[in-house]
Amino acid sequence: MTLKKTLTIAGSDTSAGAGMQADLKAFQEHGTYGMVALTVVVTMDPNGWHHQVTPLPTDLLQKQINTALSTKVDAIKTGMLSTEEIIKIASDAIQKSGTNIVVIDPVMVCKGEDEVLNPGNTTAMIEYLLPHATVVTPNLFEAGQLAGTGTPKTIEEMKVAAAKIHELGAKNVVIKGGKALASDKAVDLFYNGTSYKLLASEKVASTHNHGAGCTFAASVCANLANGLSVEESIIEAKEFVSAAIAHGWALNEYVGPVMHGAKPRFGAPEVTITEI
Ligand SMILES: Nc1ncnc2c1ncn2[C@@H]1O[C@H](COP(=O)(O)OP(=O)(O)O)[C@@H](O)[C@H]1O
Ligand SMILES: Cc1ncc(COP(=O)(O)O)c(C=O)c1O
Ligand SMILES: [Mg+2]
Repeated sequence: MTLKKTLTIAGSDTSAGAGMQADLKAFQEHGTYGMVALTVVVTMDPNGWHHQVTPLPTDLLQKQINTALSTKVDAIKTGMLSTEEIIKIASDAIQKSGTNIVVIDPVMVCKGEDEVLNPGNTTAMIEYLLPHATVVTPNLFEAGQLAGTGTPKTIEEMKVAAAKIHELGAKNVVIKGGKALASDKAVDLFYNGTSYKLLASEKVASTHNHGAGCTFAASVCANLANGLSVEESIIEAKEFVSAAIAHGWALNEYVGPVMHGAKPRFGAPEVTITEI
């Protein structure tokens, strides 16, 4: 039996809820063969959990990409790309890969950390990544940065930002309202250039959602690789991450990762889709 090969170009979250660890866990749960080209290593200060981001030498990243691409990957996801140079390397990899299944998770901040990774990266993401995106999955902050609108606070503002990001070349845009949007439900906005749809699930009253964004985007990537449509892929990913958040847990006093494999074990909360 052959498996679909899904490559993540992403960072290592040593606490293992987010980053390439989340991607590999989500790929595995979706039955794809997860592969990694590592960009940075994120470590945490044991006292206070402040994050430190250490990039790998770019020639080492390039060697990993060469190795992975030589196997002819079926789909690519990107995660934390901490410098403009790394963003360009990821863009080249996408173009050389020959795949048109590309999920861009435009990671700009770690949850709980205020510091934006590198403000210049936004311009590089717009130029080098968005034109190749089958699906881009910004959270509210990232959507506001990419669209140049500032962080959306309402569904109407999310629609404006999604339209701008689509104009920049991303074929499909999912803006994750998540916990940050003031609404009863956890609401994400999906725009494919034609229609706007809201995906809503129960908002879990928990801070144990570390890695939710990575898990969502990796699930979309695996679903697309497995042949689902864009809309089917996004709906299933929303179910998958909702279950993972509902079963999030405390790794220690500082961080609560999602339970990546919750959906097949415990089932998923209902996701409703409404065209607006
Ligand atoms: N408390 C929550 N309850 C239910 N779903 C959530 C919650 N927080 C986030 N989500 C969902 O998890 C996914 C990831 O969103 P989010 O956590 O905002 O991304 P990121 O981790 O990139 O900031 C989205 O589908 C979002 O709606
Ligand atoms: C390596 C890495 N990638 C991505 C993220 C973003 O994680 P999330 O899925 O919570 O947005 C983090 C956050 O800590 C990280 O350490
Ligand atoms: Mg994120």
